[in-house]
Amino acid sequence: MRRIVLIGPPASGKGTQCRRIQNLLDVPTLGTGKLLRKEVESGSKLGLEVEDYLNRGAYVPDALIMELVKAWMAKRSESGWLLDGYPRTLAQAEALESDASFQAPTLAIALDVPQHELEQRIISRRECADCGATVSVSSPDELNCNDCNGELVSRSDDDLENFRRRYANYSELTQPLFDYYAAKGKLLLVNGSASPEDVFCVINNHLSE
Ligand SMILES: Nc1ncnc2c1ncn2[C@@H]1O[C@H](COP(=O)(O)OP(=O)(O)O)[C@@H](O)[C@H]1O
Repeated sequence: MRRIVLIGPPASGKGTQCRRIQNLLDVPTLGTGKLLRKEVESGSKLGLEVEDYLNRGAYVPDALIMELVKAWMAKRSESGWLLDGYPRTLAQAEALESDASFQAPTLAIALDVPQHELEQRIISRRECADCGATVSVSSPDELNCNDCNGELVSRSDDDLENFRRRYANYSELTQPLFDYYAAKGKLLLVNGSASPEDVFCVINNHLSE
């Protein structure tokens, strides 16, 4: 059974690769960032609680996100899964590995992209309001999704200043997970600067072995 975590800096292409892996393996998938943004949009109690963290580009507290993932995982114990953007701290990774209410991942896919390239992506990144696809626009006048013609919108947390705070958190708190999973022999380190097709090709080859 496959239990995969996908880690990487903001705008490294986690969401895009996540959709492709999901199509390939047909496993339940949880994107923690997406889940949190949905809660904020719906104005739920949880949404109100996390809104400020997301707007500041800060990680939400471990205890809070761990409870959400635990509840999600409890319903999917038999099927394997794919996590996009979780774990993001050593405490989250360690709990996933050894706390009985979680399940240990079998593989950690890490996308590696230099900061200057990520900043360029942030400037041109849009999300389709209808199908949820992430697209890169070549000019700010590009308003509709190529796939479904839905409206392209900027994510509220996608401005450069917010990105830089998220990136600083990422460097300090998430990047150490590369070594953590390497030491466990679970790391697949992928050059995320390549095209989405080429990145997926590397992942696909590994998953097909
Ligand atoms: N595992 C997590 N731990 C803490 N905060 C999280 C976690 N996953 C998502 N978040 C919050 O959701 C925000 C958006 O996450 P995400 O959509 O994955 O985008 P990005 O990777 O570009 O930051 C993060 O900046 C953070 O505030």
